[in-house]
Amino acid sequence: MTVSIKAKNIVVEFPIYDSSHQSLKKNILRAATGGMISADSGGHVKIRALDNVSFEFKEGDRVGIQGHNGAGKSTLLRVLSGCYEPTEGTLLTQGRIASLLDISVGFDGEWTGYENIFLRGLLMGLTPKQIRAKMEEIADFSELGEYMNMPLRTYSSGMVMRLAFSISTNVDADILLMDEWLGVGDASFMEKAEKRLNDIVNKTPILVLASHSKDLLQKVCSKQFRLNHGKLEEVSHSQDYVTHEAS
Ligand SMILES: Nc1ncnc2c1ncn2[C@@H]1O[C@H](COP(=O)(O)OP(=O)(O)OP(=O)(O)O)[C@@H](O)[C@H]1O
Repeated sequence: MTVSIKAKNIVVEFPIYDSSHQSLKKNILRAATGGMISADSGGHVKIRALDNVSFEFKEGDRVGIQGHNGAGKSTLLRVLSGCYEPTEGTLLTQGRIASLLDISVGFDGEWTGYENIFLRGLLMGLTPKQIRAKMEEIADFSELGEYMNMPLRTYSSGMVMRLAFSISTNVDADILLMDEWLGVGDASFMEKAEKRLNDIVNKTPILVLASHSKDLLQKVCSKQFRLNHGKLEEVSHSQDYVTHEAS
């Protein structure tokens, strides 16, 4: 199987039900940040977060996405992860997707660390047998020891992050989606987390990483794109990173 992502004319719009603005009637408004805000003749407001986005990513691509606040980076990654459906356009992905977005969302505070590994594993599409096979390795990596048998509500936020990171980075995926480079845990955990991230980034056929850091994108990515009010454009290698303010 060839790993790939093909997107054609993708649009994502969010209808805003609790806002109507007379001055917006039939107008499209481009705010300094964020996607385009528009209103139909009835004054119903919507935000266009992605505006006719097309691209093709293939095996070996290390894709960096830059863009101002509200440019559509997280929306794009959520569409790729299957979390959002495009309002228009087509998206074809081939390969197993792992997303390191919102990694601590979806845990249950009443459940133990082990039970949460199970829950998260199922959500990530693993079978119970596959989860059991990975259980001890995940627990060991988190270094949570006896806490693995305690309910998650007894954990500090750093401990929850350790567990979330240990689970999310323990899947073999073909496509890895990341919203910023993850920094988790205290100094000693951070060091091994960084090493693990580097390992998966190197071995995953397609990486899509959104970041505000020019240095990080230059270091990690082979191609760069910029989102500007929901529109995607490729940044050529010779082009310098241009911030929204400067563009
Ligand atoms: N659930 C939602 N409901 C309504 N509007 C949304 C929603 N999620 C995102 N938006 C809007 O879509 C646009 C793109 O947001 P998105 O979070 O994708 O931007 P971003 O590039 O990731 O921004 P940042 O760098 O600030 O994290 C923004 O205008 C935002 O207001």
